[in-house]
Amino acid sequence: MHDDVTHGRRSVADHAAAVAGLVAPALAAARERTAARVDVATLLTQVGAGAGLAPRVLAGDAVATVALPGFDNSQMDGYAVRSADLRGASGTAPVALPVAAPVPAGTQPPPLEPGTAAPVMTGAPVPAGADAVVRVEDADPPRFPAFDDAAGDPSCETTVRFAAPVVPGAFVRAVGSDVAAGDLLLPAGTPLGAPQLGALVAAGLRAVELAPPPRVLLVSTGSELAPAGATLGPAQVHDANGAALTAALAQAGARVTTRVVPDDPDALRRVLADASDDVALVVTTGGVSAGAYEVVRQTLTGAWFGHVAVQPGGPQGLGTVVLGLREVPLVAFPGNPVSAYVSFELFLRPVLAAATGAAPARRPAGRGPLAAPLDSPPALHQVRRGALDDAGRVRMVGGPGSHLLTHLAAATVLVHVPPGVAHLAAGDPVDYWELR
Ligand SMILES: Nc1nc2c(c(=O)[nH]1)N[C@H]1C(S)=C(S)[C@@H](COP(=O)(O)OP(=O)(O)OC[C@H]3O[C@@H](n4cnc5c(N)ncnc54)[C@H](O)[C@@H]3O)O[C@H]1N2
Ligand code: MOO
Repeated sequence: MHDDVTHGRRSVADHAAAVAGLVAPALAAARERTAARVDVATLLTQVGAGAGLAPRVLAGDAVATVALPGFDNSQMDGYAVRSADLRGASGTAPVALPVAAPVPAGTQPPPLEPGTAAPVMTGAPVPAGADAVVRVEDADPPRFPAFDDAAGDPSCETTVRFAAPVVPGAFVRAVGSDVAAGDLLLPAGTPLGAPQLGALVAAGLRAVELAPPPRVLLVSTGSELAPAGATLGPAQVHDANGAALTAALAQAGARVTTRVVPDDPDALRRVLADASDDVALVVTTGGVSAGAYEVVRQTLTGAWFGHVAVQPGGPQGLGTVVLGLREVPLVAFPGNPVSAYVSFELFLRPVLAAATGAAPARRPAGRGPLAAPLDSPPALHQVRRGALDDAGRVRMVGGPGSHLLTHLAAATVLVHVPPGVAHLAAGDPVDYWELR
């Protein structure tokens, strides 16, 4: 779309579509392969014990075992009546009916005798024969009589008056009006959150089909890399990408296995050969640009490597590797830490979150005026790190350099400056994604 300005580089949208086209089917297949029946009560115990509700989607349709509601019940504290009995009721000619035994929630009432009104509590069954409920405050007297024994018999012979007719069905929650027994409750692919767990339990399901989070093999490449916490030797750097992307992938619903390999194709081949056979996706960082030791590029001879019209995150790779008997997608991000993280946000997070049900499915987007002018390379979609000030203006946090990890850590938004834009003035509107 911006080919005229991006000098033939792949657009962000095209690369995102290419990644999704390869990764989404692989994640869907992994879900099918690994789905298992999970006991709902066990799941609830784990969630309550603080395990959280890891992002998960239902791997199979959940079908209601019981209807919701399971029986006609009252929406209000009131009188269950036969609407026909109140047909002629008016303020000048109220209808007086004897009060029958009350119906507390959790009890099964006898049928309603014609010409009587039964006090019925919210959620209690509407007696057979009754077809409407009149709220207690709309009756005369506007309160229930005292009930003097456990059986709930009114303490004395008592009547209640109604000064208006009632439409059939008023304040009656009909059996199956939410879902009927045997009907689809939640389709496969529904993210499992709190309301869904409530619905599963309400509809009587004892077990559901769930897939474990997909396993991602995250490989940081670079002979300069040292593990977290290690004392650095000369020219070494800590593996920041392994840390940031482990967390980012996990938040997006993946289980992550991390590996660090030096700039040696044999070392990368060994890591791939040793990979667990449940890996659904490989993500690499580094080793994709124009240097003399580009380990990912040298190892994946059949993959696509090229430039996307974005900064940071320009050099990208995409292909497949054979792990065991399966062909698994491999998404190669550049090594600079901000480039790797921004690449994840642009290209992988959306498809991963859609597959796992992680929230938010998309980063919340906003638009606000710039606090200060900025320049941008017009051939590229620039993604800057920013924050909103108290007036809702978007200010930059640090410069565009893709090594400025501390500024990324301080940012709360990613600011998008589209291709074709070389300069924006203070006050010009920009789009942003909220990171937290
Ligand atoms: N001649 C050219 N050089 C470069 C180009 C180019 O087009 N022509 N592109 C530049 C851009 S843009 C990027 S981004 C990088 C991408 O390079 P690689 O993906 O090959 O990454 P490396 O060279 O391995 O590393 C780049 C940089 O990031 C540091 N790094 C790598 N991995 C980690 C990690 N896990 N944790 C922390 N830091 C890491 C690494 O030490 C380097 O400083 O290429 C430019 N060059
Ligand atoms: O794309 Mo690089 O990511 O600009 O530093």
